[in-house]
Amino acid sequence: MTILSINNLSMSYKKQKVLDNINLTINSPGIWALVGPNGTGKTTFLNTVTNLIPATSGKVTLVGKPNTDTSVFKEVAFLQDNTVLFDYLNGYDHLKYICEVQKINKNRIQEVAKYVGMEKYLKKTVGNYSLGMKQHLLLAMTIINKPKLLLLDEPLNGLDPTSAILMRKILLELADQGTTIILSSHNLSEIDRVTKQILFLKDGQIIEEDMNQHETTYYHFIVSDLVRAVKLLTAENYQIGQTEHGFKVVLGSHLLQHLFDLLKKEKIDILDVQKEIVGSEKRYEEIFEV
Ligand SMILES: Nc1ncnc2c1ncn2[C@@H]1O[C@H](COP(=O)(O)OP(=O)(O)OP(=O)(O)O)[C@@H](O)[C@H]1O
Repeated sequence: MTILSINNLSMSYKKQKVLDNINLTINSPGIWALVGPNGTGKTTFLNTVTNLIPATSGKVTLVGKPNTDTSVFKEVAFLQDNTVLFDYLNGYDHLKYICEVQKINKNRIQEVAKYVGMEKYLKKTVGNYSLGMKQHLLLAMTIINKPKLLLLDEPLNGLDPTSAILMRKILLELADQGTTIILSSHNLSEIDRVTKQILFLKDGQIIEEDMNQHETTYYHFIVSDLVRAVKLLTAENYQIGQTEHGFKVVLGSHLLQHLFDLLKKEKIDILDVQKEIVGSEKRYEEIFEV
């Protein structure tokens, strides 16, 4: 079944066209990141896809049904920003409300609270939650119905490293269990950790890219004799770039072992070596001409 199908989707606020004839089909579980500079229309895209804001034109189907059919929300969930929360209710009340509306067994409340790490403050009033605690609650609210399609608008906002690691684990687990996830985020290094599939939003259009094709691996070296090392490796056709304390190299067809052997033969000591994978950030710079 097609999980998400978008046909000729356009959306304008008065005269400002934000989404311009977008087409996109997703047929499988996995994670897609929605990326673009501030104000490019990521939130508008997610709101329009879920029909929270009606499109100017175009058609969207979610898990095989038109997005105008509100019963899709039994299988689709959308994490919006925390303005959807009620300050005077506690976390439990929010989750109970969803269980009642969607006829979900209330045993699921404790289960999901534990899963997202918010058991301790489940009964605390949301007005007293921190930004990160609100994100936990929003996540719990969106996954409580075990959705097939999960749309997340900036889920990493305000998360401390512990919560960001947990969020990453949860997203990867859900995708592994068959959920299709689209998340918008500005955190490109975190995106690189959860997916290679990126939807760049530019000029109202989606550019879908597989980062496997755009990744570059650099090795950063600090050596005992930088000048000689650079001369030696350049003569051997290595692509060398100077860094603050050493050099970086893209190995291409060369082998790391070959480089080690060359340096060893010339009695140049390797004091440090670190691997760096440059993925979506580089592609972002190219697409958005940073
Ligand atoms: N309710 C609205 N009425 C009029 N214009 C709007 C409205 N909401 C958003 N816009 C405009 O639409 C454009 C896209 O906004 P949107 O919030 O979708 O971008 P975004 O990519 O999610 O931004 P950010 O990364 O800053 O969250 C912006 O120019 C914004 O000013």
